Amino acid sequence: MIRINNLDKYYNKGKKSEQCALNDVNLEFGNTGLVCILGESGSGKTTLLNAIGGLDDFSGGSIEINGTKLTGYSPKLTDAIRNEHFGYIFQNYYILKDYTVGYNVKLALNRYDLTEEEKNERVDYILDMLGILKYKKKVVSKLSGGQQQRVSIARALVKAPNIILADEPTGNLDEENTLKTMMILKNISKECLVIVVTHEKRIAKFFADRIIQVSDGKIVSDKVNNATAYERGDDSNIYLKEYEQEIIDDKYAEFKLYHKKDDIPEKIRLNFVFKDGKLYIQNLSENDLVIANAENGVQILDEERPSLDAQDVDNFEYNLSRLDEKKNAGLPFREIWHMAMANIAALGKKQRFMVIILLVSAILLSITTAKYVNDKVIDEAAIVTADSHCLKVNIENTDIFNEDEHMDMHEFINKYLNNKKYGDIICQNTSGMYIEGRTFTQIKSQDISLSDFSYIPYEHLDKNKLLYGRMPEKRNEVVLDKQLIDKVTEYTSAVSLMYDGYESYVGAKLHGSDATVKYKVVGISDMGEPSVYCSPNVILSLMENTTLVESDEEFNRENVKGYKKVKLKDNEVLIRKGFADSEGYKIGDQANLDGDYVIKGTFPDGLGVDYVMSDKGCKMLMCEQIYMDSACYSYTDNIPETKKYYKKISSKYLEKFEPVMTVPHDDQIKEYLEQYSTVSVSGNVIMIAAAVISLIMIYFMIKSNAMLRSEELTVYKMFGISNKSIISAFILEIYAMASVTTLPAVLVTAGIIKLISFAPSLNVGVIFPWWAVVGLLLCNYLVYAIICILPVKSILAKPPAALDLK
Ligand SMILES: Nc1ncnc2c1ncn2[C@@H]1O[C@H](COP(=O)(O)OP(=O)(O)OP(=O)(O)O)[C@@H](O)[C@H]1O
Repeated sequence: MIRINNLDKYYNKGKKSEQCALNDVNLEFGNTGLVCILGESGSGKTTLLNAIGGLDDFSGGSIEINGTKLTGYSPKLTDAIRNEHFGYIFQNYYILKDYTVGYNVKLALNRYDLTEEEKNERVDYILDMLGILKYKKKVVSKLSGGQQQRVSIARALVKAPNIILADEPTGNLDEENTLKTMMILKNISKECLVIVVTHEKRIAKFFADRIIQVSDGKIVSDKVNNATAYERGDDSNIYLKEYEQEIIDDKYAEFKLYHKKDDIPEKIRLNFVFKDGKLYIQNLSENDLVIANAENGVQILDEERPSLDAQDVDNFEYNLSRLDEKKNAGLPFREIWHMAMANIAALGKKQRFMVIILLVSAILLSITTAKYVNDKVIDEAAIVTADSHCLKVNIENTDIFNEDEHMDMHEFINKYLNNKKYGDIICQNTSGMYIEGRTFTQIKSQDISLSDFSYIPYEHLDKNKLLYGRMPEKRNEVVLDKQLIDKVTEYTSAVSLMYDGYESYVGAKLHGSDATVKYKVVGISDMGEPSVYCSPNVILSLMENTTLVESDEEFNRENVKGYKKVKLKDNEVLIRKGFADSEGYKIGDQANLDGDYVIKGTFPDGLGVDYVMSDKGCKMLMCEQIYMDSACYSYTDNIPETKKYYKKISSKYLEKFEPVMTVPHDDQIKEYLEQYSTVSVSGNVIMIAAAVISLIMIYFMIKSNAMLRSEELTVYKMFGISNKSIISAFILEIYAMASVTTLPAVLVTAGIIKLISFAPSLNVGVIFPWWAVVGLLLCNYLVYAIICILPVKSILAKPPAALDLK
């Protein structure tokens, strides 16, 4: 039951071109019957039908459909009513031209709980009734206008809706198919309401139960129609039974002349000439001579002109059961996939344009992301040259020649700086170290320079973080952290190629600027620090830079022949034999060291040290060195705590000197960031501009694609496909395209960036980790989905007529 009250519709309301298409229309329709709406072109028939069917908004009044009252277009409510009650046959067909006839018709059954078999049965039945079953597998665009119109009719009828709205349903059909279609509609109208807009009065007069006349947007007449017999208006054929007959019989010929009773011809004068088996006709009459044949579209039939009466319509066999609606109107994934792929195929040349935009934006976004990540992510290994546990203590404002201060500084250094409770003295590399290149017969041994790192006492090396080799046991044995090896292999000479993997560095020899003193690499650690782990006495020697000392315990571990368990007092030293001889030192002499040390004996050359001292003696020497340098580097597991502690105890010495503490590791990062923050402002602007341009390009590409296909969207929407399925198909479509454009473009660009970064000679050290690449891809896909949803949703929210139903 439809009730229309005071319905008004204005186009371009409030504008100069305002037009009133419906003016105070009041109508009521029952649940069954065939109603024809007649009227001149432009009288408002289509506008009325669109308003009833929820295809367009209206300006005033209300429409009530089976108890639900609408006072305007509301996407959700109108969609629901439309899907539940209506079947449409459009003037312009609105079928998916790139799909098959079968697909188009089956689409209307999507909302119903039917098996594939049941769906096919229904589709076949209705196509057969309309005489287009043989085209079921044909693509619609390959059919004639009339055949396409019948596809549109089949799609409206296949679901047997409550109300069928048909706008000029037979406008493109020949008489035979017009009658067949109208007979189906008439048949259906026994059980449902059929509203037909037509301009063919003969059709309306014969088939309609009620005829409504519209003029200038107003109902001018509304009458019950009593059908009279329908006489076919087929003028082209000649039905002999309608004519009088006269026979002229002769020896050589028999002529039959047919004419209408009151239409007697003038004397017909023809010359017939028979020559060489052929008959030539010369027309001497006034009338034209027309040969009745297929070429002239005229057939002469010896029968009555066919006509149609109510009985014929009643006898017409048509039977398609009504359907129960199912709730879920989504398409199965297979269908969505099919739809997406078909959409891509249908893009044709536009595909190339979209591919180019996706490729260009993927490359732009990859470069800008790489730049962003490079600015934000700090590759500590590349920047930092100091161990993160390193605290630098500078003793400032001091006068080391002042005896008082001397004593206080000694106390501060001995008691607090070098007490192991909070800090442990380490050394920052200054003079450089070299890894000896492995020697091959053909290549002279080369050294690999190792710079910018910390020397850390090996007691701070976690045994579990030893990747290869072992912990140092002797004084000149060291462990290299893999971070240093990475630096060597990445940035320095080709000699690093002589080593093959971390393990091959075990056994390598290190030496300082003085190549005679060698250190042996006994292990490779993974502490994540730029550090070499060694004996504290190596650190002492490196601080002193000349004095090579080891403790008596370390000496005992060397197992020097003839020396057993050497134990020295804190002020006693052993001196290397060769060194003593060259310098003229004798036992009992004062050693040439800072502090009071007496030479107690000698030891053979070849250990890589010049002095052996007690452990405490070594420590005293270390304190003396710190005192001379007025600075040291301290190793601590808790930098803030240690800083606090030093600050507290140093307060008592403040009048004499001031310990100033810095954290080289943090300072290096800070300095890097400061340096970068100025460089990256302009870079950031370019980066944001590139990203925005890419996104705008993609947005407009997707939007224009959706706009161009608004007809297709309208069709899907009109035939009950859920918005979710439509949007999913669009997203899937863009994802499928992205997977052959964005995905490879991002991967290739990232690969090239990484490749360039690996070539030290190019000096382009861009950090673009794989997690950022994956993140970029995920973001791309997410953004595509959002960009896809926006325009498609806005199109779906509009009344279908506002989109494409012109
Ligand atoms: N989208 C539109 N914008 C502006 N005016 C419109 C629009 N659609 C229709 N009109 C106008 O509204 C009036 C009614 O149009 P409508 O299409 O309903 O007429 P009709 O009776 O269906 O005509 P026809 O038989 O030619 O299809 C016409 O004057 C038409 O120009």
